[in-house]
Parts: sequence; structure tokens; C-alpha cells
Amino acid sequence: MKGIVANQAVQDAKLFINGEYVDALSGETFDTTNPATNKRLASVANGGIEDAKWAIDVAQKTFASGIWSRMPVEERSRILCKIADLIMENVDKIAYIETLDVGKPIKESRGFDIPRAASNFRFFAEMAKYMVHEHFDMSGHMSYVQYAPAGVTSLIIPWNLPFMQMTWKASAALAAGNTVVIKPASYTPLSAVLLGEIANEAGLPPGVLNILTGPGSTVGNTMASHPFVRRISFVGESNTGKTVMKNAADHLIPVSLELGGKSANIVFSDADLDEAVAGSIEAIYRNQGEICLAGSRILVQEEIYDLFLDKFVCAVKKIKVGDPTDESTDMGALVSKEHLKTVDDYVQIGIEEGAKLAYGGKPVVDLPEGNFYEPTVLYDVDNKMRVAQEEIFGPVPVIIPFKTEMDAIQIANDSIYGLAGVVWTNDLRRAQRVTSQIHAGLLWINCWYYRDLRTPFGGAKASGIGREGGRHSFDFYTEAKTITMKK
Ligand SMILES: NC(=O)C1=CN([C@@H]2O[C@H](COP(=O)(O)OP(=O)(O)OC[C@H]3O[C@@H](n4cnc5c(N)ncnc54)[C@H](OP(=O)(O)O)[C@@H]3O)[C@@H](O)[C@H]2O)C=CC1
Ligand SMILES: CCCCCC/C=C/C(=O)O
Repeated sequence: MKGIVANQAVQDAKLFINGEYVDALSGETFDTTNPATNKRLASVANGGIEDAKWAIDVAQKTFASGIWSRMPVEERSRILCKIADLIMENVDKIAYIETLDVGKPIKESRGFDIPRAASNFRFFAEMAKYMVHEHFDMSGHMSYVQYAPAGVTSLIIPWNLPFMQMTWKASAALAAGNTVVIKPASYTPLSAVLLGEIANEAGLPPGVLNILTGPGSTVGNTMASHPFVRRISFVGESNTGKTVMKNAADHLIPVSLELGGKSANIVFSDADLDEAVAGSIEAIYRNQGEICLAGSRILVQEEIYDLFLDKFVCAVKKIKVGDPTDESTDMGALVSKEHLKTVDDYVQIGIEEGAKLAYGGKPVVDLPEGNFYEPTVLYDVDNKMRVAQEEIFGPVPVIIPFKTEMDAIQIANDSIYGLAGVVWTNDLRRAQRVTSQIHAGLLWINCWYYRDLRTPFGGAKASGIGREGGRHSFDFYTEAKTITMKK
């Protein structure tokens, strides 16, 4: 792979349209910076509305040509598996770029994000071969259902897990036979752009996969409102999701929205405490807390509240914050200076609201160059406080005491969000009662973020619309066609 990484230096990033890297039509660029140093990493093509229209037009013509949409599924699958192989061949390079651009620990990008991206391609490539096409017989007529590729698909991605999220969408959309136009977030465009080169090397026909860097307000907007687009899969903030949906409505484009969260992580007094502490730490500090599924509201039953808090703070003190490229780092830098300020403002708001600070609560003094924030613990929080209701998207859990099972369920559901939830208990009947009453798309019992790619993924309420994963992805990225024939 000769693209972006050369001798650990980062090359400038361009748009990828019709199988070629090109400058923005305007010739404009913007800089992406390293969150650990706030120094410039690379210059990025600043795509605009005309670039977006061009890419969508290319994707539409390529779709209509049938070169991909009508390619035998075995061949399509072979090319997508080759992409998976190439991702793994280049895992070190892609992980390094991801870590520099996002600020996340290298052990996470190399150990999870990039391998998972390869799994995304392999999973949907295999699954496409086994898609069931139903067939019905009645009164001398035969009906069969075809799941045809929907057409041009816009994929709009956030900055927290760029390569993993992008490939989660792109692999399914491509496996279903669509052509795609992808927009990574402007904070973290570098890893996405690498996929173009990999796709070419794997033999994906030009025009099937197109990647646009540039602002959400122009490029993203066009991708959500262009009449040629037949599906939009968006991951990001709930308010941006609403804008995307409004724009999509003009052309009745189906949307899949994976949005924000403020998930309850409930620890009952009968839980295995050490396991619950370790799992709760992982659920809020992984990826600097910049995770939609974060267990950001930790609800702890009164009988074990003090003990849990002690053990939790003890574990937090051991989290190593620092250089994201260092193998031993547990927590890296927040994505931007602006986001660091937002997180810090929330901590101050929480304290003003009456929350107590058990640990952290400020940027890391010894690392002033980057956007490093101390792993923080707010406790004695009331669920009505803003810090319990709003998504902080940083390493700041709020710990809330509760008395009874019903209280825990009521607090968990007292949120505009409904993405995920975690229950720690040794009483499995209770675990089932509680999980079945929490209004969320994803629930874990005595674990967090175990993912089986066959299962539906998505949220309720302000956390999103629709589900992707396994057959749910194919349902979204295809158009069901019933064909009835007189026998
Ligand atoms: N439910 C889930 O599965 C997940 C949800 N998330 C959520 O994502 C959020 C964090 O990501 P963040 O990047 O800040 O989210 P944003 O909503 O700000 O941005 C997401 C993407 O949308 C683009 N965008 C911005 N405005 C528009 C527009 N008007 N039309 C189309 N696209 C637009 C952005 O582009 P640009 O960068 O250029 O502004 C970016 O590519 C959190 O709320 C988090 O919970 C994150 C991961 C998973
Ligand atoms: C620890 C990783 C958290 C990932 C959050 C989003 C996940 C999406 C997916 O698994 O598809």
C-alpha cells in the first residue's frame, strides 16, 4: 500500500472518486491535526457540493451499468474478502494513522478497530452468498421475492471510531450490490481515504466506492438530499440525525440513524463486584469515553454504593493516560480542543448542580500540548441533573445511587436516549426482568460490548431509527421485490 503512510509520515488526503484520488474541484484543502499534540498531521481535500454531486453521479452511473449490482454474488464476495485480507495485511499502518488522527490508544486501534473492520467485510461477504430469496405457490401462481440492491448509498460517519464504523456500513451496502459514497468526519478523515487504495488493489470496479472529505454542512447535506441517493446510513449526534432525516424526506430516501446515548450501567448489590467494577471501567473509559454505547450513567444499589465507589476510584487511578502511540497507554487524547472544553464544562456544570467529584475533573496538567483529560468520577448524582441527561462523550461517568429494582428501571428509562444498557447481577431472573423493561436497543448482562455481527444493532428514542447487523443490514440496503408469475 503506497498511499498515506510513508516512513511513518502522513501524506495528504484527497477525494476518491471513480477509482482515482483527486483534488477538490475548488482546489481547497483543510488541515487535520493530531489530538495528542494539536499539531498539523496532513492536508485534506476540502470537498464541496459540486464534488458531492459528481461522486453521486459516478455512483449512480456505476450502479446502473450493473458491473457491481449484477456481478455474480460469488465474485462480489471474493472481492470483498480480498479487501478484508488487505486491511489485515496493512493493519499496523491503518491502526497507526487512526491513532494519530483520533487520539485513541494504539492497542485499541491495532487490537480491535482495524481487525474488526476486516471482520465486517468478511462477515457480509460471506452472508451475501447465503441470502434467502423466498418463494410461494398458490392457485396456479408462483410468487418469489428478490432482494435487489437499492442503489446509490450515502454513508456518513462520525469521528470516534472512523474506520470501524465506515466499514461496518460499507461492507454491508457493497455486499448487497450497492454503490456507495462515504463521508468521514472532518476531524478524522485519514483512515477512510485509505480504503480507496485497498479497494482498487482488491479489484473493486471504479465508481463502486467513492470517498468524500469535506464539511457536513455542504458535502453531508448533499449526500442526504440528492435525488439519486436511495439509502442513507448516518452515525452521529441526534440533532444532526434529525437534519439528515429532514433533508432525506424531500426525496423519500430511507434512513438508518445510529445516534447518541446515555446508557445506564446498573450494578445490583448481588453482583460480582470486581467483575462489575472492571466492566464498568471498560464501558466508560474505553476510547476516552467517546463511545455512543458508553455506560455513562452508573446506577449502584445503596447497600454496596460506598464499597463500589471505593473500588471504582481505585481502578480509575490505575488508568494510564498519555501518548496514544505508546503500547502501554490506556487512554489517549480527546478528539479536539473544543471537545476537551465541552467535557470540562460538563464537569463544572455537574459540580455546580451538586454532584461530587471523586477523582479527576480537569485536563491533564503534565500533557498540556494535547487534549488529554483526566479520567473523572462524578458521584452522588441525581438523574435530573444535566450531567445525567446529556451526552458528555468523554471519560466522565456519573454515579447514581438507587434503592430498588423498580427505581433502577425508572432511572434507566428516564432519558431521551435509548441506545444501550448493562445489568450486573447474579440473579438471572432479575437480569431478565430488568433488561426486558429497559427501553433500549442493546442490553448486556454481566458484560459490556460483546458483539455478534449477526444481531441487530441500533437504538430507540433519540438514539436512532432502524437496525443494522446480519439480515437487518440486508433488509435496509436492499429493495424487496415480489414477482408473481402465472404457471
Ligand atoms: N449509535 C451509534 O452507533 C453511534 C453514535 N455515535 C454518536 O456520534 C456522535 C459523535 O460524533 P460526531 O462526529 O460529533 O457527530 P456529528 O453528528 O457532528 O457528525 C457526524 C457526521 O455527520 C456529518 N454532518 C454534520 N452535519 C451534517 C449535515 N447537516 N448533513 C449531513 N451530515 C452532516 C459530520 O461531518 P463533519 O465532521 O464534517 O461535521 C460527520 O461526518 C455522538 O453523539 C455519538 O453518540 C457515534 C458512534 C456510534
Ligand atoms: C468498544 C467499541 C465500541 C463501539 C461502539 C459502536 C459499535 C458499533 C458496532 O459494533 O458495530
